Amino acid sequence: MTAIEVDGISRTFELRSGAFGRRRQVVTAVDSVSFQVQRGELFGLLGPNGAGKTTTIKMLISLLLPTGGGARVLGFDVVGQAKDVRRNIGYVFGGDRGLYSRLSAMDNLKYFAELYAVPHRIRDRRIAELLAVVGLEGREQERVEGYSRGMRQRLHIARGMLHSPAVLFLDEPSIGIDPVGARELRNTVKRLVETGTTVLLTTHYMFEADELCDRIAVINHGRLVVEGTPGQLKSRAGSSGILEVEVFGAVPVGATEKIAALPEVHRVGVEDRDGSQLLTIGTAKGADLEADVLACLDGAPVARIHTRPPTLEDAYVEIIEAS
Ligand SMILES: Nc1ncnc2c1ncn2[C@@H]1O[C@H](COP(=O)(O)OP(=O)(O)OP(=O)(O)O)[C@@H](O)[C@H]1O
Repeated sequence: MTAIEVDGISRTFELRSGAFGRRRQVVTAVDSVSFQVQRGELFGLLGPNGAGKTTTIKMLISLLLPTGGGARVLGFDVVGQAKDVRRNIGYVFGGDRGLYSRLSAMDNLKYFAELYAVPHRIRDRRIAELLAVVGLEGREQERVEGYSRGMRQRLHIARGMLHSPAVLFLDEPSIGIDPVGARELRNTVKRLVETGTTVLLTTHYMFEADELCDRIAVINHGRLVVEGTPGQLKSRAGSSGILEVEVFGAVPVGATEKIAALPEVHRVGVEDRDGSQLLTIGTAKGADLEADVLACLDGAPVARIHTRPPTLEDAYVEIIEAS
């Protein structure tokens, strides 16, 4: 059964500038985007800054009106049945604003349960269940001001789930959270999906998307570029292998261009490391380019060179660069 059905949804913003706001500019934030999320699925929406992810989510949770197309969440129209949509969904935006830091986690949850009209007879059980799901049981009496960012974000998720929504929207939940906290957060998201919640997630962390998502849509400049499972995205990207070369100091001038011009090379990325540069070379299937690449480097000291299969991040970079 379909949980989220997005049908050519669009959103433009009108910007006014100049004297008396006479100069008008129309920005298309989301441009005819369509996708479907099935019940129980964990669906990832990926894209660079400004791609239109948050605008899409805001329309799906009926915080923002579409200027074209439409969408249904759990069968409810996001415009015509906005109240029903809001009653049946939860959402959590990244960052840790919105909790009462002088109160304990328990008092925060009780307060929000009141606000969301969670019936009293089930409130305490629901809070206990959620504290277990987000891994904060035993810490609920502590004031939120002493919580780490990751703990606050998990508390936000518990808040967003108080009214037992069938669909949860998570917009960059792991932003600014350290690796251990981010792992805890991923476990929380996994547990939510295990309990049957449909999750739509945006993230800039590709390994997170790879680990969590059943399916992914990539959007760029407001348009949906590609959709599929993480495995499909990896195999759909042009490169079948990644040749990584770490060069001590800096890559010689002109070498990157020479490598990019080699047959069977799809793309070359250069990343600054501490005291070295890492070349990430996307290659065609079965290509053996080590000798050619070393020749292009013209004797520059190489710390390591090896071939590995493409990650979701490699595929994502190729997809975005090509779109
Ligand atoms: N209220 C607004 N008024 C004008 N332009 C807006 C408004 N909200 C968003 N935009 C523009 O719409 C585009 C999409 O923004 P959006 O926030 O949806 O991107 P995003 O993919 O969520 O980016 P990020 O990863 O940085 O959060 C951007 O160009 C943004 O400047």
